[in-house]
Amino acid sequence: MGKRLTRRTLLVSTGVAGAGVALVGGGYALKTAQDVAATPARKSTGTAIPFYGAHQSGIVTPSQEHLHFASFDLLTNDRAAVRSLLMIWSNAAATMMSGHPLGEDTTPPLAPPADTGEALGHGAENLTITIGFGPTLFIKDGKDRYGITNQRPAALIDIPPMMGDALQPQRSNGDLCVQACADNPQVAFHAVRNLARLARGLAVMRWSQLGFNRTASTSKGQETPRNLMGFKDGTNNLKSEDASLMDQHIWVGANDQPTWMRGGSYVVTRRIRMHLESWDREHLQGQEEVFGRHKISGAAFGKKEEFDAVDLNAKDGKGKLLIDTNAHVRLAIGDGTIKILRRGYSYTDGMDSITGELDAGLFFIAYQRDPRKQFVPLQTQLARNDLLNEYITHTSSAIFACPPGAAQGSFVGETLFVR
Ligand SMILES: C=CC1=C(C)c2cc3[nH]c(cc4nc(cc5[nH]c(cc1n2)c(C)c5CCC(=O)O)C(CCC(=O)O)=C4C)c(C)c3C=C
Ligand SMILES: [Fe+2]
Repeated sequence: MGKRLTRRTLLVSTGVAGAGVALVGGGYALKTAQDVAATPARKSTGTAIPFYGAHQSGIVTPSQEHLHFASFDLLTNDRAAVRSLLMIWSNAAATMMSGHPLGEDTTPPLAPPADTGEALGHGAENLTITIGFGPTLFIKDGKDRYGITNQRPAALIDIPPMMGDALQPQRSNGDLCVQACADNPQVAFHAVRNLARLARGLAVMRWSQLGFNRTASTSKGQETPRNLMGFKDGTNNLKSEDASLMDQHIWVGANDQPTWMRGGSYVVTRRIRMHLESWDREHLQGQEEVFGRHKISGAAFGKKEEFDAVDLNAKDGKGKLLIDTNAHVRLAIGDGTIKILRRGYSYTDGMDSITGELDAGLFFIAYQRDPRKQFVPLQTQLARNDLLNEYITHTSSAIFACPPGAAQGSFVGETLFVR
C-alpha cells in the first residue's frame, strides 16, 4: 500500500522528537530542529491544485501557461520496482504540487540535496502532474515484462500511420509519460527534472517537450489564446465546467473496460511543426480560408462574434459555401459527434539548422475516452483533406493511458499494479 509519508507520520513512527525525518533515495536522514527551521520553503501562497482525487489533475484543470511533457522508457523488468517508482512519483508529485520542495526536512551536508532547488521561492503556481502508461508498458518487443499484457486497454492502440506523417521515432511513444503544467516555466521544468531524478536506474527520459502559452482554453473563465499562426485556438473546445460532456467524451466510464482505467482518460500527443515562413507569405484572406474563421475576431465565416455558432451550411450570394469544404473547422467538426479535450501548447525548439527556418509549432495534446472513436477518425479526415496541411508537418506521436486519480495514501497506477 503506497501510504503517503508525511513528516508527521515519520516523526511518530520513528519516535524522534525535535528532529525532521524523511525518506530520500531509499534511506532516512536526520536533521535537527534548527536545520528544519532554516530550510528554505517554497512560497505556498497562490493556488495549489490537489494531487489526490477521483481523477488525475492536469486533464480538466484549466490550462496553465507552461508545459514540460516527458516520455520515459523503463530499464527494469521487475514489476515491484515499477510499482515502487509509481509510489515514489505520486508522493513527490503531491509534495511539489503543494508548493513544497522534496525532502523539505532533510539536507544532510554530505549528500546531494533531495530537491534540486530551482523552484524555491516560487509558489505552487497551479502545478499539475499527470502520469500515463504507453502501449509498450504492456508489451514491448513481444515481451510481457510486468505480467500485465492482458490488462492492456483495447483503446490504448498503436496510432496508425496517417497521411503526411514525418514522425521521428526518437521523439515518439514511450513506456510512461509525465505531463507537468504550471503558470511558471521553472516550476514545470523542476517537476519533470525531479521525477526523472527519482527514476534514475529504473527509467530514462526518451524525449521531452517544453511548451509555452497554452493554445487552448479548457475553462469558460479563460480567454481564448492565440496559436503561433495568430488565430484564436480553443474557441469551440470542450470546457471543463460541462461535467456531463466530460463524462461522455473524456472520462473512461463506469461500465468501460478495463476496470482499472475507470475514471481515467487517454491522451494523444502530436508535435506539429508549423511552416511559419510560408504561412507568413499567405495573404490574410487565404489564412482565414484555411480555418473558416476570421483571424482577429475569431468569428466563423458568416458570423460576427467569436462564440457565435458555426454554420457549416452558410452560403454567399452566389450559393457558394462560405466555409470551404476542406477548411480545418469543417473537417474538425465533421458530423458533430466527435469531441476531444484539446490541451496543447505552442513550442519552439529554436531553428532548423539545415533550412534556417524556425522550428516551432503546436505541441498538440488531446484527452479523450476512446482514441479509436475520437482522435483516429478525426485525424484520418484532417490528414487527408485539411487545407492546413500545406503549412504543417506532424513530427512526433504518442499515446498514453492516464489512470484514475489516487486517494490519499494510495498512488497513481495502483488500480493496475494492485500488488
Ligand atoms: C486531431 C485533431 C486536431 C488536430 C491535430 C488539430 C490541429 C491544429 N488545429 C489548429 C488550429 C485550430 N483548430 C481549431 C478547431 C479545432 N481543431 C480540432 C482538432 C484538431 N486540430 C477540433 C476538434 C476543433 C474544434 C472544431 C469545432 O468544433 O468547431 C481552430 C478554431 C478555433 C477553435 O475552435 O479552437 C483553430 C484555429 C492548428 C494550428 C493545428 C495544428 C498545428
Ligand atoms: Fe484544430
